[in-house]
Parts: sequence; structure tokens; C-alpha cells
Amino acid sequence: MVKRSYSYVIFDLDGTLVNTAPDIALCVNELLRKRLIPTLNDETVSQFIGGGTELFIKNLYSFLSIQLTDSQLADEVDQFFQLYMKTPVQKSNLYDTNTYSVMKTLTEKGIKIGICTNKIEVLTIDVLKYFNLFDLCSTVVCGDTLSVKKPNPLPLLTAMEQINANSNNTLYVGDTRIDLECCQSASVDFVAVQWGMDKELLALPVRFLKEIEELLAIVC
Ligand SMILES: O=C(O)COP(=O)(O)O
Repeated sequence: MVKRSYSYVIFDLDGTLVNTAPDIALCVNELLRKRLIPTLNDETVSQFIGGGTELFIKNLYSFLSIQLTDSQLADEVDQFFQLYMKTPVQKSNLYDTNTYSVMKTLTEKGIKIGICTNKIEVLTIDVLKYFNLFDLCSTVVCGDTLSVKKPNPLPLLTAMEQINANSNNTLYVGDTRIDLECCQSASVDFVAVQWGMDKELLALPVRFLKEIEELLAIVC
């Protein structure tokens, strides 16, 4: 149930604020090319993003009917990170040109904002800094900050604890069923973005933002 007026807003990153699929697809396609496997388009790749990189590589290869051993998976993940870290933002873009201004307006109104993502910290910080969003965030909890990731509620609860937020005054903005499940487990209100990567979320009875600016009416 989404009510009005929150003091804290925590955002997911990939699929919610930034369309990172083009850069992730660039890297994964380089891995596929090495294995002489036909490359995939951004949309196909994007449906596997959101659960952290291990799960992303595992699900993507299983979609291609390729079973990886644990050590092959670890090796592919490692190679993926090496490619992605070299140039984290080449083709990624903000979904909405108002993202910065909406986030800034929230902070100017005294709302604390933060990030809780399954992306690893070094990449998260690069992406946030590239789009000038890093300095607006009071907390950034990433996929490798703790030993567990979303949908486990602990990363979100940790982000909230760092800024003295609680489940009654916090709204989470995300784009996947993983984000929804995390919020349900943490008893935090959830609003989804309509442009996200998990198209199956669209069929669920969840409140959606058609554009980021709608957040101001919900929060303030
Ligand atoms: O799985 C990822 O790498 C990105 O995850 P996010 O949707 O939590 O930002």
C-alpha cells in the first residue's frame, strides 16, 4: 500500500534510474563472441539483470542452453567484471531526463535519498558519479556490501539504518520482482517504474510511475 508523504526514498539503480543494459550487453556479447555464440540484443539481455552478476550470467547462459560448472561460472563472472569495469558507461543512459532534478528537489525538501542495488560497489559508484547522482545520495548499499543481496531484505534495512529511516517513513523505487519481494520482506512501501527491465512485474498489482516526476506527488 503506497501512502503519501515519506521522509526517505531509496532507489534501485539498474532498470530504475539508469538503463545499463546497453553496456552490460556490450560486455556479455564480447564473452559470447569468444565462445562463437551469436550475440543478444539489449532487450534480451535486460530481462536477466537485477539479481546480481552471478545470477545474471547463470540465467543468461541457461537461456542459451549452456550449463556452466561453478568454476566456469566464476570465470565468466570474472571476465565480465573485467570488461565492464574498463568502461562502465559507454552507452548507458538515464531513463528520464528529469531524474537529476527530481532527486535534487527531493533532497532540497529535506527528503534523504539513497541507493540499494545488487550491482557491485565499484561499478555503482562509477555509474552514479557519471550521471552526477552520487553526491545526492546519503547511503549507497550494493550487491557486495553484505554477504546477501536483494531479495533478502538486509541490504535495504541496512541502507535505512544508515540514514535513520524506518519502514513507516521510507519508500523504495524499483523495477523488478526482486525489488518487490525485498520490500515485502522489509515491510517497506514499494513503487515500480513502468520502464523497468522486469516486464513480468507489469502484470502485478503494484503502483507504477509513468515518469520520475510523479514521485514528487507521492513523496512530498
Ligand atoms: O543485478 C544487477 O547487477 C543490478 O541490480 P539492481 O537492479 O539491483 O540495480
